[in-house]
Amino acid sequence: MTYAVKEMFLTLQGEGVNAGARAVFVRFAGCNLWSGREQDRATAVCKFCDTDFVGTDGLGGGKFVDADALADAVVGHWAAGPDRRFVVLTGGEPMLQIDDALVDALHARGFRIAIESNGTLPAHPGIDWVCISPKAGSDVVQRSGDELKLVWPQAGSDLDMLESWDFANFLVQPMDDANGAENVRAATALAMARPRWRLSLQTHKLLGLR
Ligand SMILES: C[S@@+](CC[C@H](N)C(=O)[O-])C[C@H]1O[C@@H](n2cnc3c(N)ncnc32)[C@H](O)[C@@H]1O
Ligand SMILES: Nc1nc2[nH]cc(C(=O)O)c2c(=O)[nH]1
Ligand code: SF4
Ligand SMILES: [Mg+2]
Repeated sequence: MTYAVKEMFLTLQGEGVNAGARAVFVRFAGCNLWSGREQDRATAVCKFCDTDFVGTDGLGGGKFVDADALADAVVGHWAAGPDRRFVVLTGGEPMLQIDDALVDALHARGFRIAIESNGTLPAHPGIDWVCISPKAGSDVVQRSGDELKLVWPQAGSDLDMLESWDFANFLVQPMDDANGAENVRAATALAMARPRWRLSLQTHKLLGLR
C-alpha cells in the first residue's frame, strides 16, 4: 500500500506523558473528522484543529510507495544510532493509513511506535504507545490505551464517562485558539479539581519547535 504523508520531521514530543522525548513525527495526510478546508471548519465534527494535514507537500512529506520506503525515510530523519528510536505517527488521522506492514517495518528498524489518534478507528494492536484525543460529537471506539488527552474546554465532553475508560494516564490540554489564556486557566482548574487529570501543555509551541 502507498502512504500519503503531509510532512515528516525530527523534534521533541511536545505534549503528554512523553513530552521532551526526541522523536520523528510522521504527519499523515487526511482526517475523517474535518476535510482540512477552512470553509468546512464550522460544520466539521472537529472544529478546533491546529494543523494543516491536507496534501503531501510539506517538508519531508510525499507519497511513499510502500512500508519499507516510509520506514527508511523515518530512519533518515532520526539521524542517530539504534538507541531509543522513537516515532510518533500523527496527522490528520493516522489510523486511516497505518497497517501491519508499516508497524512491522518500523519495528524491524528498532522504533518504538506512538500514535496520536482521535480514537474513532481501532488503534493497531502493534502500536507501543496509544494516545487518544476524544472529540465531542464523535464516536470513540478506542477506549483503552496509554494516554487519554482531552483538549479543553470542549462543550459536550462527559468527564465521568471518559474517566471510566481504560487509560493509564488522563491528560487535559488547553485548546489553542483565540481564548488561549482563558483555556489554560480552565484546563488548570480541571486538573486542580479532579486528581485523575494532569495538565499537558503544547511545549513545542512554547519553545518554537515544530
Ligand atoms: C492534530 S491532532 C492529529 C491526531 C489525531 N487526529 C487527533 O486528533 O488526536 C494531534 C493532537 O493535537 C491536538 N490538538 C488539535 N488541535 C488543537 C488545538 N487547537 N489546541 C490544542 N490541542 C489541539 C489533538 O487533540 C491531538 O491530541
Ligand atoms: N513537537 C510536537 N509535538 C507534538 N505532539 C503532538 C503533535 C501533533 O501534532 O500530533 C505534535 C507536533 O506537531 N509537534
Ligand atoms: S481529529 Fe485530529 S487531525 Fe482531525 S481535525 Fe481534529 S485535531 Fe485535526
Ligand atoms: Mg500538533
